[in-house]
Amino acid sequence: MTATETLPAVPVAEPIPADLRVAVLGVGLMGADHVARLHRRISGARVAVVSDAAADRAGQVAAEVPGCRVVPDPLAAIADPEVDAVVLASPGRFHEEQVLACIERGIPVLCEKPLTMEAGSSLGIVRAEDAYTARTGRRLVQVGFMRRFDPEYAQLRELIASGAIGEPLVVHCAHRNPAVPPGVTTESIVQDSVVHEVDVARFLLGEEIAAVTVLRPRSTRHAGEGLSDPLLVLLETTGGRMVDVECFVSTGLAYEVRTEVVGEDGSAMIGLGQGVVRQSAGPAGAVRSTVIAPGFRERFALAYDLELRRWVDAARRGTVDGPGAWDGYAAQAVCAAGVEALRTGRRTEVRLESREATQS
Ligand SMILES: NC(=O)C1=CN([C@@H]2O[C@H](COP(=O)(O)OP(=O)(O)OC[C@H]3O[C@@H](n4cnc5c(N)ncnc54)[C@H](O)[C@@H]3O)[C@@H](O)[C@H]2O)C=CC1
Ligand SMILES: O=C1[C@@H](O)[C@H](O)[C@@H](O)[C@H](O)[C@H]1O
Repeated sequence: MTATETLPAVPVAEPIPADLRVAVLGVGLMGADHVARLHRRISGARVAVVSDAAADRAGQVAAEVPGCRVVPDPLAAIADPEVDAVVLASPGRFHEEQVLACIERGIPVLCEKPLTMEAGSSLGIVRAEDAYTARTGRRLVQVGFMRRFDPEYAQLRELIASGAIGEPLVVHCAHRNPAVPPGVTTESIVQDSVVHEVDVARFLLGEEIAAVTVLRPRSTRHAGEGLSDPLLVLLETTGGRMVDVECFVSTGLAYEVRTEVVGEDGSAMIGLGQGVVRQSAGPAGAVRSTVIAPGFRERFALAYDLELRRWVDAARRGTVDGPGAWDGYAAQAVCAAGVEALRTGRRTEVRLESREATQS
């Protein structure tokens, strides 16, 4: 089993649609951004349908896109014969049913993280897609781990692969949000925020996560009632490497996402607004200041663009070119262990099916 699966290119069975007709389900913060991206910046696709539980919201977003229809029922939108592909930006608890409906219809789906809310239901999606692939040779599911498309993360991964910093041993991550919406719980910090570092660790190191420990430092006075914020999360990989994550979601400041990889022969860091910064001796006492983004929409704007562009191009070729259902499942399995570790205060092993076993 590999942490980053290489998906086979599959032959195109049907003619490539001139413009991929996309339905966007859930047009809140992320979905409305995805509609705007597809409409203004991505060629080869058009937003044909939007669907949202809030009818007025769907109407407002559709009004911005000529020819876009509102289909109130999300499952009817997936079944619509004039829809070739789906972007899911509905709340996570609806993803399972909606992704399965896309697989059932045999149309590509880009599902925002998390793939589903539990590891078991994510594994169900892996199996449903595998069964579809066995019949058709095609993959359908991509998960919205957009950091893989961020140029800094891509360069950091290439740097590690080049051997320039030697074997990676330890990764230090900081993930800080200025604020989070009401309703966020300590568990959802693991499931909604730390899940990105889980995917980054798998992406950069090419190994699965074997165990998780979660510590609760003293909480900020800005944290909501009952919220443990920040959290310190330790991920141990199957190859004995360790990844520490400081996740702090109510800093009151700005959006800071940093990742530093420490290797046997050097270290490299991203997230400073300066590309990949390799450790080197500089003038003593030199202080450089950088501007940090206000939120994830600004910090990862290019990553979201590239994610959608690659998804559209791949969908038109009848394939997937990004993190797939297995990556979504593996991340959920780690988050499930993280939530258990949070509850018990103990190091918790990740229960992950073997990839080969799921395919047999
Ligand atoms: N990749 C990233 O950096 C980010 C990803 N996300 C993910 O995107 C998804 C959406 O998050 P936000 O846009 O922040 O939430 P949001 O609450 O702003 O928007 C969700 C929308 O879905 C609608 N909705 C509710 N039930 C629905 C259903 N059954 N079918 C279709 N739509 C339904 C709501 O009315 C709302 O307009 C989540 O899975 C979240 O985890 C969110 C923020 C950043
Ligand atoms: O996915 C995201 C949000 O759901 C989450 O709440 C934030 O912490 C992340 O930074 C953002 O990328």
